[in-house]
Amino acid sequence: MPFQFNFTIEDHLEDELIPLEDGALALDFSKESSVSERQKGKHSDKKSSTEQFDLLQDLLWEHQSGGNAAPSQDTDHSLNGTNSLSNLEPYEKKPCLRVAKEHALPKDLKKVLESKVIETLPGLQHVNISVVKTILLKDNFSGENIISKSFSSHSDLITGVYEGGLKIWECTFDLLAYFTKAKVKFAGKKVLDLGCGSGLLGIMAFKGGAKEIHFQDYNSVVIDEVTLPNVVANSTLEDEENDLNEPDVKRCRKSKVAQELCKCRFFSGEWSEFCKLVLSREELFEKYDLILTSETIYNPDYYGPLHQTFVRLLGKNGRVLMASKAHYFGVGGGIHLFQKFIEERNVFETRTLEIIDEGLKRFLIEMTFKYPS
Ligand SMILES: C[S@@+](CC[C@H](N)C(=O)[O-])C[C@H]1O[C@@H](n2cnc3c(N)ncnc32)[C@H](O)[C@@H]1O
Repeated sequence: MPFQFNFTIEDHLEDELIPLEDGALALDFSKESSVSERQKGKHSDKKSSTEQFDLLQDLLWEHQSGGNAAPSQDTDHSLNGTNSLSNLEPYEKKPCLRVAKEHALPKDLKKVLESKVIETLPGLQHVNISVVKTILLKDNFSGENIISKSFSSHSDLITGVYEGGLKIWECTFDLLAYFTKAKVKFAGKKVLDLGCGSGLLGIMAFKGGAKEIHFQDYNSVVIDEVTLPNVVANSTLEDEENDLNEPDVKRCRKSKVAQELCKCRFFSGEWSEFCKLVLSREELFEKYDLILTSETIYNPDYYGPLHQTFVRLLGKNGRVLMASKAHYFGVGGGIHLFQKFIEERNVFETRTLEIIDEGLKRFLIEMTFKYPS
């Protein structure tokens, strides 16, 4: 896989991680250093309020996972620590709350790709997608430095803190191949890449002429450092390839690129929070024709908010195209459990589009409203 990550780890945090039963990692709050030292460390730097907000959210979750319940901002979506979840049925467990926000597209698009190495993704037939090699330095994402821990600890996820968006997951490639094979039409559609990570599904829709594409990821650092640069790399690169020398023509082309990019909007945050944000804004309110989502059903605790997101944001004749492994060892979710959940709710019907039976068994499914009217 050509997608690479190089991290600088804060050494003093290195031995604070403890493994949880589900294979995820949490910070050990029995050690005295944790929150206060990290807060001190952060506050001594002159960080932006956004970064401090992200940090606060990380710390809130971390505090919870240590078994110390903290009051939530929203009682409907309270932060639930590992211990407090144990009395609930799997589907009633609620994920932690990470407030949603929109990420503006920077005015200077060149800056987005500054110090990024861009390469074309190999192995994709009929489609040419560029990705940035992500080099995340400590100073660049202090608000979510917990993410670097997952890589240093060889863990792909830290439940409720980092949900895996920095890496491109296998099923994304299955869904990309399906788009080509099935000639999925994006032109004129409003599309959501839910749990986008690298954003390749949304980028495919962007290239296919979708009228509007929204990208959502749990972690703001994923949106800033991976999704957004990938989207920009797949627009400005084309512009550069035209090698226009006339300054006026060049300016005109540039503004066309910027116009194209205005079709893309970027959001971070937990799913129910993302829904709240979208539904609270009139200009975002038009529902999606297509929701694309890959490897987002690994954790049964998230099925409630995920299902609600589909219910609330999918247009009545819209469809969800989902890619997933049959089973996620260690976390417990998988396609059969999710389909059972959907059946019990009786809102959507599902159709299997493809089963990929090599290595870990993988599925592509479609979801549409059972009663669209
Ligand atoms: C395993 S990653 C998959 C990333 C990408 N779709 C891929 O296939 O490469 C799962 C993604 O789902 C999103 N996600 C998982 N749980 C979430 C939650 N409770 N709220 C919001 N987003 C969540 C995260 O943004 C994360 O990037």
